[in-house]
Amino acid sequence: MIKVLVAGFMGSMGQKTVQMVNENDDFELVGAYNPGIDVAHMQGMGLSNNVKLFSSLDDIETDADVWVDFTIPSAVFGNVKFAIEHGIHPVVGTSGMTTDQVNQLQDLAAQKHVGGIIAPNFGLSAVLLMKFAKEAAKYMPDVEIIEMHHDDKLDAPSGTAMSTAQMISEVRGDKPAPKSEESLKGVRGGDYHGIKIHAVRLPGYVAHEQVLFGGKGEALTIRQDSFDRGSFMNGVKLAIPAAAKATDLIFGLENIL
Ligand SMILES: NC(=O)C1=CN([C@@H]2O[C@H](COP(=O)(O)OP(=O)(O)OC[C@H]3O[C@@H](n4cnc5c(N)ncnc54)[C@H](OP(=O)(O)O)[C@@H]3O)[C@@H](O)[C@H]2O)C=CC1
Ligand SMILES: O=C(O)C1=N[C@H](C(=O)O)C[C@H](O)C1
Repeated sequence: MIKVLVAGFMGSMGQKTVQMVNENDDFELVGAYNPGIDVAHMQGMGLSNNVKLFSSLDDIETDADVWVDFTIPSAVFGNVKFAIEHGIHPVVGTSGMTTDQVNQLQDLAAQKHVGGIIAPNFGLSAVLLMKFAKEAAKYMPDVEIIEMHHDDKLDAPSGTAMSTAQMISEVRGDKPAPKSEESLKGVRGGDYHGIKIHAVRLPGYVAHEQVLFGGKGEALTIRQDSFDRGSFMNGVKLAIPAAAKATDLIFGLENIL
C-alpha cells in the first residue's frame, strides 16, 4: 500500500487526485495540504477521518510515501523541496517551474536518494503529441505552437507548450522565426529558440494544444484536447508507484510509460 499526501487538494486537480486515490486499493490517502483551509469544514471533500489535514507547510508531519503536487506556480518549488528533504517521493503536475528550479530539485533528489517524477502533462494525448511533434520537427523545422486553456490558468505559456518547444528544439536546434514588424506588441507570441508560442485563455476551454508545421506547399498540424481533468488521472495513477521506487527525479511521463 502506497501512502499518499495530496498538496493543493482543494483545487480542481487536487480533488480529482483525492477521488482517484480513494478509489484505488493500492493507495491510501494519509495527508492533504491546502493553505487557508478551515479544518472544521472539510466534509464532502473526499477525506476520511484517517487523513491528516494541513494548512501550512511548517505543520506537516506525515508518514506519506508520495507527495502529489497540484498547487500553484509560486508554491511548487518550495513544496517539492520540502517533500524531498523529508524523504517523500514527489509526483509533480504543477506547472510554472523554471529549468533552473527543476535542475536544483533533481540535484537535491540525487543527493537525498529520493526519486520522483515531474510531468508537464499526465494526459496520454499530450504525451503523444509531444513525441510526434519531436519526430515531425526532424523533417519540418518551421513550427509554431498554440496552447489553449481555461481562463483560470495562472501561468503562460503552459508547461506542456514549453516542454513541446524544448523537445522540438533538441532535434532542430536554433532557427530564428521569420522577422516581422509588430504593429501590435506581442502579436507574434513568445519566442523559445525561434519557436513562437501563442497562449489562448478562454472560458469553456480545459487544456488543448496545436503544433503547426509549415513546409513548401504543405503543412502539418498536430492537435490534442483534454476535455475533462479526469483524463490526467491515468498518468497520475502510473506515476505514484513509479515515483515511490524511483531513485532520481524523472522529468516527463514518457520516461515511465
Ligand atoms: N501536469 C498535468 O497533467 C496537469 C497540470 N496542471 C497544473 O496543476 C496546477 C493546479 O491546477 P488546478 O488544480 O487546475 O488549479 P486550482 O487553482 O484549481 O488548484 C490549485 C490549488 O492549490 C492551492 N494552493 C495555493 N497555494 C498553495 C500552496 N502554497 N501549497 C499548496 N496548495 C496551494 C489552491 O488553494 P486556493 O484556491 O485557496 O489558493 C488550490 O486549491 C496548475 O499549475 C496546472 O497548470 C493541471 C492539470 C494537469
Ligand atoms: O492549467 C492546466 O489546466 C494545465 N496545465 C498543465 C500545463 O501547464 O501544461 C497541463 C495541462 O495543459 C493542463
